[in-house]
Amino acid sequence: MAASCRVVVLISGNGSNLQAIIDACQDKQHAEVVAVISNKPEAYGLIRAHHAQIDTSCVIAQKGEKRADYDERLAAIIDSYQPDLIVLAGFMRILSDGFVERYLGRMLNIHPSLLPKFTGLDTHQRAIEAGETEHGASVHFVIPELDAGPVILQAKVPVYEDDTPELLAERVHEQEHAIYPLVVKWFANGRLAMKDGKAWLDGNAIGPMGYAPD
Ligand SMILES: Nc1nc2c(c(=O)[nH]1)N[C@@H](CN(C=O)c1ccc(C(=O)N[C@@H](CCC(=O)O)C(=O)O)cc1)CN2
Ligand SMILES: NCC(=O)N[C@@H]1O[C@H](COP(=O)([O-])[O-])[C@@H](O)[C@H]1O
Repeated sequence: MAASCRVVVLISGNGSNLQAIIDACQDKQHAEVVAVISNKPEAYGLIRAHHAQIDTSCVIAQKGEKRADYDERLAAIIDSYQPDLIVLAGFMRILSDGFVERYLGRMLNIHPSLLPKFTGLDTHQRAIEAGETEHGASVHFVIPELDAGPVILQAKVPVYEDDTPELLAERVHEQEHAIYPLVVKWFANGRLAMKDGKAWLDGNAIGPMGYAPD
């Protein structure tokens, strides 16, 4: 049996997307989460990894530390696991150009909006304030420009009149937990790649709003 794809997951918080990916990779058939690394020691996702008997590390930014120096330390830990894929799952640090280029084409992120709408932070609040009737999540390859990497797959949810950011976040999370493990499996099975600044699935370029089945 071909060795499964070695996945390192970076987190900063609760880790519900991490949990969805761990659960989907239980059989280690396609992919195996070999390490979980957080920049926050209090991240509950570290507990989730421990329960799943997955190695954990915490890389805490030092006061006044340059972003690139922090990223060097982070990369050294990541590389010690010889990963095929790096998955950002609620990892709340902007990564330096050098770090991103090191993993270009094999680093994914999930963003809580229908990119290119609402890059950055506080997306649910902003979508409600903007009067959006739909919102969602996007899985994309990571490039140096923040939240601008080629979109692979999106999931949409309705926005209701009386929605709060918390209610909307809950609805988006449900969809995130469905699409992120699917994209990880696509990559692990060699179906997904990034080339010429685009995402490709089964040799076909994916459009700007992500994969849309015929
Ligand atoms: N170079 C890149 N780095 C990261 C990307 C990316 O596409 N290119 N995606 C982000 C994930 N992300 C949204 O999906 C995101 C994470 C963090 C921030 C941010 O402003 N972080 C602040 C600190 C915020 C905090 O501590 O609460 C910072 O790093 O100064 C924006 C978007 C992951 N990195
Ligand atoms: N800009 C990055 C960002 O905001 N990512 C978002 O953080 C949450 C992490 O939840 P989780 O820790 O439960 O997976 C997710 O909703 C993800 O889309």
